[in-house]
Amino acid sequence: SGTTRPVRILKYVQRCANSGDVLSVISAIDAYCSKVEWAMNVGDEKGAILDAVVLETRPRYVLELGTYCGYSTLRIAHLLAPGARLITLEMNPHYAQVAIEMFRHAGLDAQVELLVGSSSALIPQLRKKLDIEKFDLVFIDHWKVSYLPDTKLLEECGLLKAGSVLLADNVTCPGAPDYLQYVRNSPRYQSQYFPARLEYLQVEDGVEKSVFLG
Ligand SMILES: O=C(NC/C=C/[C@H]1O[C@@H](n2cnc3cncnc32)[C@H](O)[C@@H]1O)c1cc([N+](=O)[O-])cc(O)c1O
Ligand SMILES: [Mg+2]
Repeated sequence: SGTTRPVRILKYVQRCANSGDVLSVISAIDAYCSKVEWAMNVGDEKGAILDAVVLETRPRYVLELGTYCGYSTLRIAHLLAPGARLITLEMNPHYAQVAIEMFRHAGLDAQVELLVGSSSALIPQLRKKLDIEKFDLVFIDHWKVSYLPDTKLLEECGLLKAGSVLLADNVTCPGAPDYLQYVRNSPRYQSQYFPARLEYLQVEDGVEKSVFLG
């Protein structure tokens, strides 16, 4: 049909999830993507690991690289304390529009700041644009070849402080080998791997939590 996959997911959510109920939006996306058509959301198994890291970190400033339909953005936003700020970067304007509609349905559009553009162009502007000094948590889930260059860019732009947590999706499948090698061998990171299945499939994946040591 003429629609895109994100639009089909959004229409299902708007039809089946209770508006203003973020948990019903999250489970509606998981229901659609496990029963009707696969999509690259972090999913409920790796999503539970993301939830645990958000709760443990209690971040005030969060950055997400790669919004897509906004599934992980919602999981994070749902667990943030009042006054915390969640910035998500999405280079595809169509996906960004879908995500904004998704946030609206969940009633969290006021809690999320979505910037349309590429991370490589936006990251150097964040301090000036958003008046944010450092990020406490960064969720990395965009093109896998961009994980390492964007991590180095975050360091160079002074957006990480001692204790900042990077959480990277898909370090096993599709994989981000150069990123893994870097965070696991650099003395500036304390890294830990959490095995899990790839979203909606019986394939092995995992997320990597890396604490920046300053
Ligand atoms: O490829 C995957 N994710 C790429 C995600 C890409 C999303 O991030 C945006 N983006 C990319 N560079 C960007 C730079 N700046 C801003 N947005 C950007 C893209 O416009 C898209 O919305 C993937 C693939 C599988 N898989 O099984 O194949 C499983 C997963 O969980 C995945 O995350
Ligand atoms: Mg992913």
